[in-house]
Order: sequence, then C-alpha cells, then structure tokens
Amino acid sequence: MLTHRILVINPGSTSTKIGVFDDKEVVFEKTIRHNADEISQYKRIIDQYEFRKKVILDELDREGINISKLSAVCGRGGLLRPIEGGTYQVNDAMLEDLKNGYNGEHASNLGGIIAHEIAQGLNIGAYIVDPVVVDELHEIARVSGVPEIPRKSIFHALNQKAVARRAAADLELSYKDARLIVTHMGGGITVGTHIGGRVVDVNNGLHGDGPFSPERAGTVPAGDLVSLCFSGQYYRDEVMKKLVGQGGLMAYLDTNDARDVEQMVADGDKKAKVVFDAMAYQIAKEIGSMSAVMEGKVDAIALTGGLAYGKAFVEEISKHVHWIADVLVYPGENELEALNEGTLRVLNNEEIPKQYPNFQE
Ligand SMILES: Nc1ncnc2c1ncn2[C@@H]1O[C@H](COP(=O)(O)OP(=O)(O)OP(=O)(O)O)[C@@H](O)[C@H]1O
Ligand SMILES: CCCC(=O)O
Repeated sequence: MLTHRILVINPGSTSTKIGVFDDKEVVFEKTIRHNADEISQYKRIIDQYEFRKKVILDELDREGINISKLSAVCGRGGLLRPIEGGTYQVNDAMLEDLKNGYNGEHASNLGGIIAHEIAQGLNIGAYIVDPVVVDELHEIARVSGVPEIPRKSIFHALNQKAVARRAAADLELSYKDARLIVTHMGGGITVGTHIGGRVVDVNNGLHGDGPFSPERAGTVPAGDLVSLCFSGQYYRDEVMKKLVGQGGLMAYLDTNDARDVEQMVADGDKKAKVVFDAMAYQIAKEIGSMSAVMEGKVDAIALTGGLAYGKAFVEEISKHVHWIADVLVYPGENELEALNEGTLRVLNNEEIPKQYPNFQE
C-alpha cells in the first residue's frame, strides 16, 4: 500500500511540537521551544503564525526533510465554535474563526492556520483533529442552573479521544462500544464521560469548572467569587488569572510542577501534602460524579497526562475510585500520534473528513 508522509503541528503556549510520520511510523519528532522574548513581541497569539511557520520549516530543512514529499499537514485545532469530534478539513470558515479567535485566544488556534499555509503551497490537504471545543454533550449536561451561563465543552479532546481508543483496544472493545471515564491531568484537568464514541459530559477545563489543577482553580464557591469580583480590589484580568494560570497548585504552593510538590511532601511539608491530596480528592469526586452519569456501568477509568507519571498521585486517586471500575494508566500525552492517526484515517478512506460549517450562511 502507498505510504503517506504526514507533518503534524501542535502549538503550545511556549513551544511548538512537530512530527513527521510515514503512515504510523514516526520519522522525526521535535519540541521547538520559544523563549519569552521571541513570543512577547507579538501582541496577540495569532500574530505569531508567520514566525512559528518559519521556525517549523527551518527545522525540517535542517533535518533534511523534503516537504514536497508530504501527503498532508495536520494542526491541533483551536477555540473554534462547538463541533463534534473527528478530522476536519481546514476551510475558509474555520480559518476566519481561528484568525478572529472566535472562542478566545489559545495557542492551538495557530495549528490549523499554519497547517493550511504549508499545505496550500504544496497543493495537499490541511486538517485538524479533535479540537478543544469538541462538543458532544448530552442536552441535560448543558444545564447549569443559570440560563445565561450554559455549561460548555472545552477539554483535552485530542488526548482524551486517543486514550479512549487505546483503552478500548486494551479492553478488546471498539471505541463505540466502550463506556469509559477518561481523566486528562496536565496543566489543566478534564474528566470526560465517553459513551458510544462520544464525550457526553465533561468539565470545562479552561474556564473554571471541575477539579483544580497545577495552574487552574476549577470550580470555586460562586457567591464568594462574585464578592471577590466586586470587592474593588481586582481588575477583571487579575481575577481571571486567579482562575486560569495562577490558580490551583500555583496559588497554594507557588509552583505548577507536580514533581516539586512531590519533593515538598517527601520533605515533610504538611501544607503541600494537604493541597496535593486535595487535588487527587477533587479528581476522584469528579470521576465519581461521571460514574453516576454512566449509572455505574463503567468499563474502565483511564488516567492520562503528565500527572499520571506520579505513582503516589495515581494511587491516591485510585484509592477513592477503584471500586467503580479498573483504573488504567496512560501517562503523558500522545497528541502528535493522535493528530497523525486522525489524518491517516482520512487518507486511508476509513473516515470522511468533516467540513467545518459556515455559520454565516
Ligand atoms: N514524571 C512525572 N511525575 C510527576 N508529575 C509529572 C511528571 N512529568 C510531568 N509531571 C507533571 O505533569 C504536569 C504537566 O502535565 P502536561 O505536560 O500533560 O501538561 P501540559 O501539556 O503543559 O498542559 P495540558 O495537558 O493541560 O495541555 C506538571 O504539573 C508536571 O509537573
Ligand atoms: C482544556 C483545554 C485545553 C487546555 O488545557 O488548554
């Protein structure tokens, strides 16, 4: 069978991860770090796209990778309008929303744009796979209690779906037949309920919902938050920072690195122990609530993301939830592989690429 060479691009806030794959085999993988000076000269994240594209092309050139041999380019999708999961062809409507930051600024907004820019010159397809706005929520899961503030689906869809497929395969089930609770534990934390190949409930990992995380506050007591907002002590941006960026471990322990916290605990720091255990406790509670969504019929709980490397942390969560179902652990994230696999499914005609709707029509 014909080999497909695919370039995948995952832009993060301080790095751009790239990979080149021949079918499923990785040929080249690199995390290109961007120092603060390089990034800070751009007012908006979106203004970085020329710079990041050049850095990627220079890196491929240095490696002797001839881009004219590529079959497709795929980028991590960003804060688009809510859409169902899958592989999407980059089209004009999507580019418009990515450039305007329809749902906000996020480094992943650059993925589809850079993929398009590179692919266009080569006359090949550009794709995104499972962006953070994948929205497959049950109608009932959208109801928050305040009609003006519906619950939103913003989560680590790419890694959640990839890990769910992997867990299903390990259980010898198809993804569509498996009932899984997938917990991504990175800088942000999201707990998703996967039923019938769809994520029917999940906490919004970006904007203050669910467990607290290394740098996000998660759900906080709403009344007290309102009082804080109107105390006259803080600007809007300062409160937002408390929720996203400076919340969670950062706020309590002044680090977002769980390995530092493990060391503090090992050194006998009592506050660090309480905070670290509380993060595990909140994750376990969220998993418990998702098991209720599933009426207790759960094939497995999958733990993934950087925090899943921490043995003691995983044990602390498992202690609370192992009675629900087996706990499977997939540390780290495989986002480059997931982007590649989503693109391959399309190139191998196993899946028809989805079209991002033109919401203006
Ligand atoms: N070996 C390890 N043991 C314990 N914790 C670890 C280990 N490696 C990474 N972590 C922790 O995982 C967290 C980061 O996870 P990850 O790299 O998945 O996040 P990210 O990619 O920056 O953010 P996100 O996953 O939300 O997009 C950090 O708190 C880090 O300290
Ligand atoms: C929750 C969406 C992905 C992220 O953490 O940035």
